[in-house]
Amino acid sequence: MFTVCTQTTEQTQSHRPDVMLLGDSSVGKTCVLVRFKDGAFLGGNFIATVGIDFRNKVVDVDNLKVKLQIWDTAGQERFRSVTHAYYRDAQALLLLYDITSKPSFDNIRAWLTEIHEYAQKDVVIMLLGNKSDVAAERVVKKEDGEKLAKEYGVPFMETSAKTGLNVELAFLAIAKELKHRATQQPNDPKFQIHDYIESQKQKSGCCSLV
Ligand SMILES: Nc1nc2c(ncn2[C@@H]2O[C@H](COP(=O)(O)OP(=O)(O)OP(=O)(O)O)[C@@H](O)[C@H]2O)c(=O)[nH]1
Repeated sequence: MFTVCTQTTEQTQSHRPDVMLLGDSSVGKTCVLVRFKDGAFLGGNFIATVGIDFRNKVVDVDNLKVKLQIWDTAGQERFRSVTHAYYRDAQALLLLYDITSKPSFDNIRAWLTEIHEYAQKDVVIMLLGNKSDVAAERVVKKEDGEKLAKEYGVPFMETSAKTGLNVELAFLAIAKELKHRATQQPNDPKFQIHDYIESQKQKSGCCSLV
């Protein structure tokens, strides 16, 4: 469960994921999580996730330590009924496609339909176009990702688990949103996740982030 804390252990497992990673098999969900958690890239042979796995990471949000529990789901169809069971408890969903795979992008609409069916109404959703380092094999234009995200009103970034591009920003934006929700007073203004992401992009230079 999302906690504002000072602990750094990852031994406890609650039954409520803060963040779930979703998307077709092999879009890079496990690699994005490992990049965020350990700062490394899992290259080599692809080993598909079986069912669900989870990792905790403590992040610094506005000088507070918050523990994110992040659940990595199997993209393969045969595990779908297992993952559905956890949707409703997730506070945020990172939905990934692979910029070198048109089917993985075309399936995003189906994923969003499932999300609307099974997840909480106020769940935070972010769309990520992963593997942006493989420019030569790109088949999904960045503009198409942006357009789809805009249609559904969700933030969007292109990421690379290989180079680390935007991986930290994606999780930090989610952590900020969740921390804001957890600590918000009735009259506090809503955290604007889109504005936060845009401001961070500008800080790092317009063209390197998306
Ligand atoms: N070049 C490149 N390769 C990546 C990137 N992310 C993942 N990969 C590769 O893509 C393959 C699949 O990555 P995974 O992270 O296992 O994919 P997944 O979405 O977790 O797959 P499932 O567990 O089946 O759902 C692996 O061979 C990775 O090395 C990336 O950003 N860039």
